[in-house]
Amino acid sequence: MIEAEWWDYDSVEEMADAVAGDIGFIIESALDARGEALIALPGGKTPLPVFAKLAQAKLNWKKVTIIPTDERLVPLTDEKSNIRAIAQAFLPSGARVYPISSDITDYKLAGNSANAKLSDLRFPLDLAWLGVGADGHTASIFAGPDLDEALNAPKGRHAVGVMPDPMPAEAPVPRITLTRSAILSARTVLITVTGEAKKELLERAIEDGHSSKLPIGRVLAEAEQPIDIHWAP
Ligand SMILES: O=C1O[C@H](COP(=O)(O)O)[C@@H](O)[C@H](O)[C@H]1O
Repeated sequence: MIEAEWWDYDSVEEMADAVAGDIGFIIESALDARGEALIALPGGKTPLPVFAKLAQAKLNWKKVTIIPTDERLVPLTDEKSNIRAIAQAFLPSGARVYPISSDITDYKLAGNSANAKLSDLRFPLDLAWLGVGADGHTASIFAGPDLDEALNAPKGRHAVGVMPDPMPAEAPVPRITLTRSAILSARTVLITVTGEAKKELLERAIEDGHSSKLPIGRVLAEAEQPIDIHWAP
């Protein structure tokens, strides 16, 4: 079983303060060591309070490149777009916000295009920050016909296109996602989740490891580094 350290908080606000502090430290350490930082941030609603706190941190944001862990294939102006929320939070700080989607409607080709865009960046990521969906997906690694490719893409393949099956209710659209190898090659992998149901789901997924039916379980089963999991009710 992987080494997971759980950090429990009394409120989302408390979690946001702590996680923003940790990520600020990760960015600062990357800037000290390499003069730049490359971080991947999740979409959805859970990270928004952390974004708000983190964006206030006094960092050399101009040297920080931010990509989404995954993107919903919608126009950048659509509320469902993950990079839209990232851009709203971090462009005012001066960070380099780097969209991975394009106008391509074929999701497989959109995945290829994202992979090509990401090849211009210097991997590994300094941080892969993951969220977890109520259905057990992480980033946009979903159950469905593309699960195997997202999990087992060769090292060096950063992104693939994904058609979730079943479609998630909150954003029922095809996606592009970082692959398991791109996520797990990150120098730090951190997870934020809220609510009892996701806590139980994640505990079970970690326990089941390689035999987990959930994408998050299958991703974490291959992690070689310890993972910090931040949880609030
Ligand atoms: O669709 C997505 O959902 C997950 C989880 O979002 P949350 O709001 O339930 O935390 C998210 O991590 C992923 O990036 C996003 O595209």
